[in-house]
Amino acid sequence: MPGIRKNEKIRYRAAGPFFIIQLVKPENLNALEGEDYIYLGELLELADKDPNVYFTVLQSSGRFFSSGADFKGIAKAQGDSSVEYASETSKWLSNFVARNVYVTDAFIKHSKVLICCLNGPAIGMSAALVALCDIVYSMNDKVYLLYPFANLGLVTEGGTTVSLPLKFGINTAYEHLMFNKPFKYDTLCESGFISKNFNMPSPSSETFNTAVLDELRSKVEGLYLPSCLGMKKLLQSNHIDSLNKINSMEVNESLKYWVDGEPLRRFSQLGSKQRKHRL
Ligand SMILES: CCC/C=C/C(=O)SCCNC(=O)CCNC(=O)[C@H](O)C(C)(C)COP(=O)([O-])OP(=O)([O-])OC[C@H]1O[C@@H](n2cnc3c(N)ncnc32)[C@H](O)[C@@H]1OP(=O)([O-])[O-]
Repeated sequence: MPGIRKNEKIRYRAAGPFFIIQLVKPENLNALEGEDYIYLGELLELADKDPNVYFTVLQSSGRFFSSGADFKGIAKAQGDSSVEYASETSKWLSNFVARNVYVTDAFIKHSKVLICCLNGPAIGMSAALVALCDIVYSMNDKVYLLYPFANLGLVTEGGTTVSLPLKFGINTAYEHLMFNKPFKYDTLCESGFISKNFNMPSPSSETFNTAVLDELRSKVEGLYLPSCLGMKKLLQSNHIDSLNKINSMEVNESLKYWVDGEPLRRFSQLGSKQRKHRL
């Protein structure tokens, strides 16, 4: 398999029919900058093209799966004087729209079965990508998903306008989105979002990742794997059109907010701990 450039926050490897992507920056709870989300999209393309890969497995490390967009990265994009933009619209098309639409599209159209090993909470854009996975396993009942768009002056992104009503029901999606309320373990289980809880104590994400992979290896034994990809294509066809449509609508709606500046003000308050999410 020909590789691509390295990224210090994200590792990847192929192991038999599995393409494993791991977030490895637990110090900042695996927050990701724009370039990191682009890298995730590129890795998905790599897995897509590899004929030996049938399952793309997302893993993380430490106590969080990912705390979403890195507020330091957002401040950097705002303060970067090395690039001259013609307008605020031009700046946010480049720093927000293009990146978000690319990584979301990579997840929406991914042809391999997407499996997420949820070792801890996921927030924002990263939680949106988790909601685009086909199968989710949790490490324990401490996991939650938070989409804090209303607290950050944003709107739904990463396909969540479609994926959350689909997976939790429209009214539950409304309640959690409007009032910035986390989807806790009970809701994730009741809705069938989580397929299995591995019930492991919190500091053992490596053990959890290994246990999921061992179980997957035994589950796929004897299967005709092209059937899995054929079924993925058919199941995906149920919602791919509405996800494609919403990907474009979401970023265009959000662009206005970035140009107006409210997300920047709120991200900066988050970075200086003047703003907190209610959990
Ligand atoms: C793409 C554009 C659109 C965006 C969409 C989104 O994703 S919207 C969603 C955007 N995301 C959010 O709104 C989540 C923002 N984060 C939080 O609300 C809280 O950190 C928490 C509730 C996740 C955990 O609280 P806790 O008390 O358990 O832990 P703690 O707070 O002490 O954090 C430990 C260390 O990690 C660091 N770090 C954490 N997150 C980020 C980050 N995103 N960035 C950078 N760094 C981050 C934190 O600074 C600290 O480092 P320090 O100071 O030790 O050097």
